[in-house]
Amino acid sequence: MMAPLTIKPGGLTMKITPEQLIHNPFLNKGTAFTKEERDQYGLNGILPPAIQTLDQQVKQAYAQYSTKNSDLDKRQFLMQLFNENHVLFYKLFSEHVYEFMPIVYDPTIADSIENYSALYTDPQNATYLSIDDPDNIKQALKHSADGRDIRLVVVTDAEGILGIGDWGTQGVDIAVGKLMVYTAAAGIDPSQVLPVVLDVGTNNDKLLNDDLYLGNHHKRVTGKKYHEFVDQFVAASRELFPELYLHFEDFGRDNADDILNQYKDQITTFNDDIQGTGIIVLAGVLGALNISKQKLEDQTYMSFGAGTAGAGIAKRVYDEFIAHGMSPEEAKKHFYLVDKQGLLFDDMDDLTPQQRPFARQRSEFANADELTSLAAAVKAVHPTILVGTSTQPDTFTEEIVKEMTAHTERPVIFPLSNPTKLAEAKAADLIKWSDGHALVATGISSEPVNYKGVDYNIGQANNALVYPGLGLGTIAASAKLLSEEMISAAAHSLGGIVDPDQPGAAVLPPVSKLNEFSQTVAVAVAKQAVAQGLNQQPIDDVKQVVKDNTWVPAYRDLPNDIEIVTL
Ligand SMILES: NC(=O)c1ccc[n+]([C@@H]2O[C@H](COP(=O)([O-])OP(=O)(O)OC[C@H]3O[C@@H](n4cnc5c(N)ncnc54)[C@H](O)[C@@H]3O)[C@@H](O)[C@H]2O)c1
Ligand SMILES: O=C(O)C[C@H](O)C(=O)O
Ligand SMILES: [Mn+2]
Repeated sequence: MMAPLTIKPGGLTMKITPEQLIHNPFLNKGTAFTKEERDQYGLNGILPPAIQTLDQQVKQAYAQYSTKNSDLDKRQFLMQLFNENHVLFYKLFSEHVYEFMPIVYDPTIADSIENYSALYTDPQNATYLSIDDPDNIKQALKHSADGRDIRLVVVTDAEGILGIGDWGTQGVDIAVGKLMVYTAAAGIDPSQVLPVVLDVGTNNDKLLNDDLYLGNHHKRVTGKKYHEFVDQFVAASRELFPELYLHFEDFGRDNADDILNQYKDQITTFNDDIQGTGIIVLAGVLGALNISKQKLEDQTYMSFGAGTAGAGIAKRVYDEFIAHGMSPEEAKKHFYLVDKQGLLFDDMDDLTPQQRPFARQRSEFANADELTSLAAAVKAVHPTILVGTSTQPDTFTEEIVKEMTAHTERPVIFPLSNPTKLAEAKAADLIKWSDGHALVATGISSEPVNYKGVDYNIGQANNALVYPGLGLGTIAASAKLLSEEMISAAAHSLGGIVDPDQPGAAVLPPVSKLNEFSQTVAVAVAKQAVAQGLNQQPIDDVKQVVKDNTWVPAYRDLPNDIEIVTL
C-alpha cells in the first residue's frame, strides 16, 4: 500500500511517493517527466520509457479527442485528462479555445450536469457542502483545498442552473466548468481555485426518485436555515482563504440578489448571472450602437424574462443611461420588462424587488390589460433593443422581429437563454426575418450567417467572455471589493476590438480571441481598482501585475515544499 501523504508539522512541505506524484494532477507531467526527474523522483519503470514534450502530448491528446463521436464523450475525455494532468489539459484547451468552449462549458455542460450522478468518476477537487452537516463546512473546505492558497471560489446552490432549473449536487459541474474557463481564458492559476456546491436539497423529483442520485435526497431547505448555511459557508471561506474572490453562480431568483447585496460591501463578491451578464450585454449593446451609429439615449429597451439575469442586465444598461447624464426618471422611461405576466405594471402584487423599479403604469397605455404577451408588448412599445433571458425557446418569432424592424432601422436582438435548446431564437432566423438589419448576439456561440452575400458574424453574449478577465483584474489588483466602477470598466473595455465598419461586423469580439481580450478586461478592471484605492498591495505597474498573475500552461520544476520519498 502507498504511504499516506504527510504534511510536516509547522510547515507545508509534503512528502509524497513516486506513485502519488504521477497521480497528482497539479504536479503530474506524465510522459513528459525528463530523464533527470525520473532518476531523481524514482519514476523509472512506473512510466513508459519514451520521454515526450508537452507539444507531443497535446498532439496525441487532440488526436484521441478527435475520435470521440458525441460532445458528451468529448467532454468526458477532456475531464479525464484534467483529472490526470492540469498542465496538459489547459495547454490543449488554450490551443483550441473556440472548439472546446462549447464542450467544456455551455451547452455540453448542461448534459453533463443532468447526467452527473450516472457519469460520476471523480470529485475534481470540488467541495460538497451539505446543509445536513453544517459543522463540517470548514474541514471540508480545508481538505479539498489540501493546503493550496485559494484565491477564487465558484459556488453554486444549483437552484437555477442555466435555464434548466434545479439540479442539486449535480450542479457542482457548473462551478467546475466556470473555473476551467477562468484558467483557459484568463490564466487564473488552477492551483488557486476551488469549486463548491451547497447541497441544500433539491426540488427536482427526477433526482429525488433516483436511487443513484449523489446528493441529499430531500426537498430544498429554505428560509432562516438556508441563509444561515450560506453565511456559515462564507464565514468559513473568508477565514480559511483571506484573499478570496467569491463568485456566486446559478442561485435561484429569490436568493441571488439578496446574497450579493449581503456580502458585496464586505468581501470581493461577484454574482455572474446578475453582474457578469450585465457587463457582457452592455458591452454588446455598446458594440451594436457603434455599428449602427446610434445613441444610447435614443434606445428603448425591452427585457423578455426579468429574473436574475434579465433584471441584472436591465439595471446595468440603466446605470449606463445615468452615466450618460440622464435623470433616473427620464432613464426609467426607456425600460420595459416582460415576464410571465406580460408587460410588468406597478399594480402587480407579484413583482420581485428587482423588477419593481422598472414596472410601468397602466395609464401609459390605452390597451394595458391586453399587453400580456411579448408580441403585444412589442407592438405597443416598439423597443429598439430586445434581450431574452426567459428560458422560453423560439419566443422571438418572425412576427415580433418584423414588427421591431418596421419601427427601427437596426433592431438589437439578443436571445440569451441557455443552453441552445432554450434560446429565444436562432441567429440565422433573426438575420433573415429582419432582412439583415438585426444586430444579433446569442448566449451560445453561433456560426456566421450568410445572407444575401454578406457574412454576418454573431457575437456571443455570454458572461464567459468577461468574468475571467474581471476576476483576473480584481485578483491581480488585490482589490478588497468589486466596485460598480470596476464592473463598468469591464463593460467598456471590450469596445474597439471589432471594426464596426466591416459589413456583417459582430457586436462583440470573437471567442477565438478570448485569451487576448481577457487581458484587456483585466487591465481595465485592475486600473479602476487602483484608481479607487481598493488595492490592498501597492501596485506600480498595472499591466505588469496582471501579467505576473497570469498562469500559463507549461511544465515547471516541482515546488520546493514537495519532497519525493522513494521506497
Ligand atoms: N448568456 C448569458 O451569459 C446568460 C447569463 C445568465 C443567464 N442566462 C440565461 O437566461 C435564462 C434565465 O436565467 P436566470 O438566471 O435569469 O433565471 P431566472 O429563473 O432568475 O429568470 C427567468 C425569468 O424568466 C421568466 N419566465 C419564465 N417563463 C416565462 C414566460 N413564458 N414568459 C416570460 N417570462 C418567463 C421567469 O418568471 C423568471 O423571471 C437562462 O436560460 C440562462 O441560461 C444567460
Ligand atoms: O453558464 C452560461 O452559459 C451563462 C450563464 O451563466 C447562464 O446561467 O446561462
Ligand atoms: Mn449562470
